Amino acid sequence: MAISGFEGFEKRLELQFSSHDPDIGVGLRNLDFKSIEKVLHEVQCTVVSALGNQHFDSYVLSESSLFIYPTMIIIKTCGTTQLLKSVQPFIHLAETLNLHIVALRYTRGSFIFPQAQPHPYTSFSEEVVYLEDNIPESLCYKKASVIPSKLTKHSWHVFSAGAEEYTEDDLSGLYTVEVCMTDLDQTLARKFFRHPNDGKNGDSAGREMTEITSINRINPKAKICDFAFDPCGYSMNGLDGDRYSTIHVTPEDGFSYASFECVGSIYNDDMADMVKKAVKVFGPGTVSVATTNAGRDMCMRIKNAVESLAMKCRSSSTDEFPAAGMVMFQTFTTRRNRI
Ligand SMILES: C[S@+](CC[C@H](N)C(=O)[O-])C[C@H]1O[C@@H](n2cnc3c(N)ncnc32)[C@H](O)[C@@H]1O
Repeated sequence: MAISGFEGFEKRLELQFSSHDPDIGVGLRNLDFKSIEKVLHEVQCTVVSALGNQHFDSYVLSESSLFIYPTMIIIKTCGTTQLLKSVQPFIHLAETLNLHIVALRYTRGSFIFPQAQPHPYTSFSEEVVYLEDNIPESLCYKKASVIPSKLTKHSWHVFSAGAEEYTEDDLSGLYTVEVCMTDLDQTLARKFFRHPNDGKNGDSAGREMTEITSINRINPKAKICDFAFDPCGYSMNGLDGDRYSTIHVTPEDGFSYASFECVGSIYNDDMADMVKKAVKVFGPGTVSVATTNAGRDMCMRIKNAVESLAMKCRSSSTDEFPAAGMVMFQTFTTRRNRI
């Protein structure tokens, strides 16, 4: 049997819902925890920590994160989890609250260990078939695309489907940034290993990692829910008003990986600075940045911010999705010689 390590690259799903009733209140946040746990069981992960605020609930999972807003669910999971098994259950649970699905977006990078993935994650076309079989016909504005890069091992997979076409006028002003980093600096990665017999649990060791790595300075306004795995690995969710951020770290040498994801607002221009601070925490050899609806100006600012860390932009590609708008995929590698 081939020996492989932990698959850090996450699969990410965003589900948007709508109601005929204008007074939805807390909407999906009314879902009871037992029902959520049942869906997560299908996906093959569990909740290890949770934190909510007046806008949304966040869960750190044994494999990444879940965010529940009144009309939106974002779930990302890594390893060999069965993320897409959550599509049908979430759609049905939402229907019990009179919320119907209006848009879905599935994204992922290129797996480090593709041969270790179960069906349908063995090929993007299989994932697309699975998704098309499990979403209602009303989501008719569909597109699947693999956005390439000059780094042959890195491409960005996107499937988007919506009941309506995306128009710039729909802009809520929010956009998403998904950063994937590999080949982490070994000294920095070591900070995400637990110290044996230190008397700490996953929460207190996670809190310590958040502080010693300066993750808490990426967005000082964010309330952080963090967790350290044993013997290594780290996850956090940040809550800043209605905006979330999330970081996941697989620090093992040979397949090290970290991700930073954040929702940004066009009315708030601190994103490039946050991406820069997040990349600095890990000193990666390779970085990819996928932005959805950020606009070319913000993409350029992010590019300049990453390049200021002795990295060089190797490629930049865009694609348009009828229900999701513009996705830009940029890749970077370090300029420094690594020992
Ligand atoms: C869940 S975390 C972060 C996930 C994130 N997508 C990533 O890879 O960066 C994964 C790291 O935690 C470690 N880990 C330790 N115990 C784990 C567990 N019970 N479940 C998942 N990962 C665990 C893995 O070896 C890996 O280093």
